[in-house]
Amino acid sequence: MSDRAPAATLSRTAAVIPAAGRGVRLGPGAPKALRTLNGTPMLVHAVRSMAASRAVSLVVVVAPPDGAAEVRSLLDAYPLTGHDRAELLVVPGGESRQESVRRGLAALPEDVTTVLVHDAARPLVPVETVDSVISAVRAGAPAVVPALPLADTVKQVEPRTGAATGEPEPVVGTPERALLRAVQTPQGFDRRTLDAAHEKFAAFATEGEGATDDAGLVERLGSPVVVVPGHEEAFKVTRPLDLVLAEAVLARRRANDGF
Ligand SMILES: Nc1ccn([C@@H]2O[C@H](COP(=O)(O)OP(=O)(O)OP(=O)(O)O)[C@@H](O)[C@H]2O)c(=O)n1
Ligand SMILES: C[C@](O)(CO)[C@H](O)COP(=O)(O)O
Repeated sequence: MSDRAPAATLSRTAAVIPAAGRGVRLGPGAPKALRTLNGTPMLVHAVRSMAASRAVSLVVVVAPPDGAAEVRSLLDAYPLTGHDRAELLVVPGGESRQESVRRGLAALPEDVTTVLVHDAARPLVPVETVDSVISAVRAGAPAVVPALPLADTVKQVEPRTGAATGEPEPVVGTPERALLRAVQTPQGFDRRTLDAAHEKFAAFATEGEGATDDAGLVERLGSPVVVVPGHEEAFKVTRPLDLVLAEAVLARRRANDGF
């Protein structure tokens, strides 16, 4: 048996949090990630939800392109405590979510082998969901997405554009609902796979809204993507009613915690 200390593990898990969006669908006000829930910015809730996992040792926040210094100051006012004391970096984002994630990935140190990408707009994801995504990646899946079955039936339509927007849209199909999943974040990846996908499809980032999720880029690469159970509380704050739901979830947590 060797009496030497084991070599340091060159393998870390980091979370990239794209937070550079404007929040147009939420309506007028501060950028979405800075809007408060129970008095605390949504972004702070999102950072805490990643750092709550003992596996996450680095969180990279992607701020609006001209807002990195402001976001850094804001986060410094809410220091991480206890076991969630992960290292925190803030970098400027881009014009699309895809470009923001790409910039976050570029800031990761070499020893990061597992990456989570988590929307600032999903501030309340429970740590159990975060950990189950990480476990699936560490078990060998190159890309893992948490997801839930759909409650609504989905129709494929011929969308109306231009002057015809608002007119009735013809339905062209009804996908079998049992085969569909609504995907959430954090999405978890083998770092090399995600880097390769973002590098290969970087051009999409400037076409329209870019890829709407990171796993979609990995699918295009031809690598497998698997789904693990998501969580109702990992919903995305997108429209004003979502703020009401988020406040209600936090109130229920406070009541359950007895304070
Ligand atoms: N250029 C962008 C656009 C979006 N995001 C982030 O991607 C996540 C998911 O995007 P979404 O919920 O669509 O946020 P917004 O783009 O802010 O919303 P909207 O489309 O209503 O403006 C959010 O955390 C958002 O901050 C980003 O980092 N950079
Ligand atoms: C990544 C995502 O949250 C998965 O559901 C979603 O695609 C983000 O979409 P958005 O329109 O950029 O919010």
